[in-house]
Amino acid sequence: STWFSEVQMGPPDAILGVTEAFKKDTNPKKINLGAGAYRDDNTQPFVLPSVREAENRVLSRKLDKEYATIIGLPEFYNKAIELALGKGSKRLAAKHNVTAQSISGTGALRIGAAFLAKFWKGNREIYIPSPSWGNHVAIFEHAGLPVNRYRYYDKDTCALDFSGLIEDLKKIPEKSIVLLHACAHNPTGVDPTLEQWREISALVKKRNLYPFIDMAYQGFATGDIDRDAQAVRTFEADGHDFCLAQSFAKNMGLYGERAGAFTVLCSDEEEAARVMSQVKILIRGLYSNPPVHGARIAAEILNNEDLRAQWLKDVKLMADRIIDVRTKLKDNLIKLGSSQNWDHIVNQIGMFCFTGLKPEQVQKLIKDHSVYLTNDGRVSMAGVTSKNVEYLAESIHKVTK
Ligand SMILES: Cc1ncc(COP(=O)(O)O)c(CN[C@@H](CCC(=O)O)C(=O)O)c1O
Repeated sequence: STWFSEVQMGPPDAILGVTEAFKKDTNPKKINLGAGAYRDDNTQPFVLPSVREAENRVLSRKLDKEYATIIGLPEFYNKAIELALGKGSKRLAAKHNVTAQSISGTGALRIGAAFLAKFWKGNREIYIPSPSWGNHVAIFEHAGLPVNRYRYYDKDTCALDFSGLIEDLKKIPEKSIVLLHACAHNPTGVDPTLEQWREISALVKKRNLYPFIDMAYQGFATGDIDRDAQAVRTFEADGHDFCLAQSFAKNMGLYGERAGAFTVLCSDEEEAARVMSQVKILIRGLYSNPPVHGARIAAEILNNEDLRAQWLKDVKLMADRIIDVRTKLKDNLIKLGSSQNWDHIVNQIGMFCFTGLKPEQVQKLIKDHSVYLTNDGRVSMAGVTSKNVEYLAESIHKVTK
């Protein structure tokens, strides 16, 4: 036998594997609704004009390729957390935040998982919504934190199961960790209202639970950076200490540049200093220090008013295109005489539409129509265009009528 003769063949990734299958399909009408990556109306990746200009300015400075610090570029991570909490954040002013550049959102979650696995003295379980982003389970289990669920989605109404969520938050053992999606919930596209966020925040506090907020889509949900941060800012205003993972993959289109930030909001500056020292030790042992190019581009945008203004236009353009194809898809399904209620296509928000399609219907879409989506019926609306929306509606109608 060889050293690794016992190693089993693992399954393809539930999300990234869809794109692999899509690429092998030769049908000219094929549509990729798998990975949550923005595409323009010609199904092409979109490099934001603000990103192109920022990159040109960075390159013109002919910078060196030296290591970043363990926690990355301060001109990036300081602006990242300010974007999340807002310029008026009292906790930022009081220096309660421990913020480090991370390898995008996944890296921020992974640092947080490692930190909590090592130092969390409460109930050592993290409760994530049901359903949640497929990779959340692997990230926390790799770090040794058992993963449990709280109810989040009502498949009968294709909307938030708010009463179920509240009931479960009341049952979760005190001092457990609760993962919350800040906006544009993945995979459902269903977000609590501001009023519901206020109730959730009050209950999390009353039940002595610890929030870990995942904000992977700030600006991408509504096109408004501040509006998409309202959950995070509500939690800060209510006095919570919490962890925050930020991604600039989607809202800046920096997918492959891996720009993100991890924050622990601590009770005071002295605790922040101790926590920062331990976060640095964990990062050093995980990957030592982060890549500089994406962070330099993001920093250029976040530190220069003209680029920031252009970026806000770019991110709104993306959000608006998604909202537009939601309406087109629903209208086409109605035009085809579908008997189903498709309101959720336009009521849901952000990159994804949780269609309610069953696995056997998903498999038919893939095999008979070359429409690729994840088996849970999640559609990345970014893959829908004005050119393919009719074919998509016909295909969905055929498998659902
Ligand atoms: C809720 C959530 N958190 C974190 C991430 C991590 O993104 P980073 O690229 O590490 O910043 C994603 C990306 N989920 C997308 C993208 C593809 C993937 O990684 O699964 C998705 O669900 O399609 C996400 O949806």
